[in-house]
Amino acid sequence: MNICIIGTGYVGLITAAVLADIGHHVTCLDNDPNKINSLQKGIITIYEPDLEDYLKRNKTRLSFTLNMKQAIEPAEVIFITVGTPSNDDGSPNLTYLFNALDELSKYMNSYKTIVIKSTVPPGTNIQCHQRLQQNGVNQELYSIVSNPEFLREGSAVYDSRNPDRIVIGKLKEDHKSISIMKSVYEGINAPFVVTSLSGAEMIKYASNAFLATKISFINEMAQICDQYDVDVNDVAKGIGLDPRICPHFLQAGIGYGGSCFPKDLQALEFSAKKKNIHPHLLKAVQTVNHAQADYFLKKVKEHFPNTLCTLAALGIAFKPNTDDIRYSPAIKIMKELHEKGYTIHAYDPKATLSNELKHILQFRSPYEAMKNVNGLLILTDWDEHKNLDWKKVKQFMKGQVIIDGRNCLDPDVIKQHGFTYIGVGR
Ligand SMILES: NC(=O)c1ccc[n+]([C@@H]2O[C@H](COP(=O)([O-])OP(=O)(O)OC[C@H]3O[C@@H](n4cnc5c(N)ncnc54)[C@H](O)[C@@H]3O)[C@@H](O)[C@H]2O)c1
Ligand SMILES: O=c1ccn([C@@H]2O[C@H](COP(=O)(O)OP(=O)(O)O[C@H]3O[C@H](CO)[C@@H](O)[C@H](O)[C@H]3O)[C@@H](O)[C@H]2O)c(=O)[nH]1
Repeated sequence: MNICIIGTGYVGLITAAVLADIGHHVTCLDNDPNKINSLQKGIITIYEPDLEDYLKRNKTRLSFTLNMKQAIEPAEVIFITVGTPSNDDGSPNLTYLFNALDELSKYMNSYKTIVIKSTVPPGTNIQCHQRLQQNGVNQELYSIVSNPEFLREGSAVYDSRNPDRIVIGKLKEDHKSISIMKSVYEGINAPFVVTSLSGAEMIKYASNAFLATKISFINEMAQICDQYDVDVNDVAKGIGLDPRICPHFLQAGIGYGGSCFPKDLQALEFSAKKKNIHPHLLKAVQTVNHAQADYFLKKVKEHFPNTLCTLAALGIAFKPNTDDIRYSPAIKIMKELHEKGYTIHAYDPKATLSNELKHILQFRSPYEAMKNVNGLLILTDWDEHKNLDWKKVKQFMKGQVIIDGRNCLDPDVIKQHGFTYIGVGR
């Protein structure tokens, strides 16, 4: 099939790579000339495991363009994967989505399935339908499908190639889209969940809200564990073996970040309030999450009361295996410590501090970052940080306290090397 993807960011590029891999011809459109120029030259704009390999091996089926007409006219299916960031009031900014729809409306020369993959609040897909009609697009020329994305950064290609489910939202009277979407995803083995447009939108938000709830739950447990000398990792293991609870998403630490959970919980809360529902649980999940970074900072300040200390901070990205720093709790922590007067030596295998944080020193190896420091903070649980040569670390560091914000180190191993180990709820 000829597929067009509007918005060649994280989701757009991964979706394009996977759809090309299963045999489709995919044209990726973006309105950022730098991004398109790089991709046309074969320079990949994000770091994601396996992405380079997928793009290389499918390059004959992939193209990148800034030209809307060229991208839309031949397409049978159009995916919209533009950003939906938060507005100041917590509502999602739908401007990019509506602009994309307005632009594509000009080139609707044949029947096309328009698939909204961006995460949008309940009611938005219906608005998209109305918007196309207002733009004068003949109703016979398109169907709107909601097909939310569930990939995780850091394993995005794998997740997109091996999804747990494919959620399809459609209008009741739309009898064409299911078979078209089955052709789009032919070769991908996953159950289809078919629902209404708003049903699909709600599945996406409820999924992220539930996952974030698990994280805030275990973070709250961690604070209680700290007071009773209990290891929260044991608690996570002990409860996770119950299949009704399951072991995933029970890693306590410095709280969740990234471009999705913070914005999607805010957006869902906003959608609820718009209808006079007061979502106490959603609010509490976010409150616990904000407090978790502060809880970690309190530990740092207790162990390093002298703000003239130098601390190595390992991890800038919001999670391992990505260079994405959007809403990274690691950055929030470094920024706050820097503002208090601490000197921070940052390191991350892939992520870079943004220009506004250039006053924080970033090093090219973890050992360089920890040379003569008073303490070590683990802020992102990259494998590289878990597998450091602790003998070497001991030689490089001046101090001996390690504060593990991701509970990813083995406290016994760390203590055997002569360090003091501090975790979150351990
Ligand atoms: N990042 C994730 O892990 C993830 C996972 C699931 C769902 N989502 C959702 O997917 C959507 C996209 O997220 P992302 O992280 O890929 O965003 P992103 O910011 O990485 O990419 C969005 C891209 O859209 C482009 N764009 C904006 N307006 C455009 C227009 N009118 N025409 C052409 N291009 C345009 C931007 O230049 C940018 O390259 C969001 O709604 C997000 O919530 C993201
Ligand atoms: O037990 C855990 C699991 C995760 N995290 C943190 O939670 C955040 C989000 O992690 P993760 O969900 O793995 O990454 P995302 O790429 O943000 O993926 C989430 O957000 C995407 C965008 O909506 C969805 O598609 C995915 O299904 C959903 O997992 C990160 O800061 C993690 O460090 C924890 O603190 N403890």
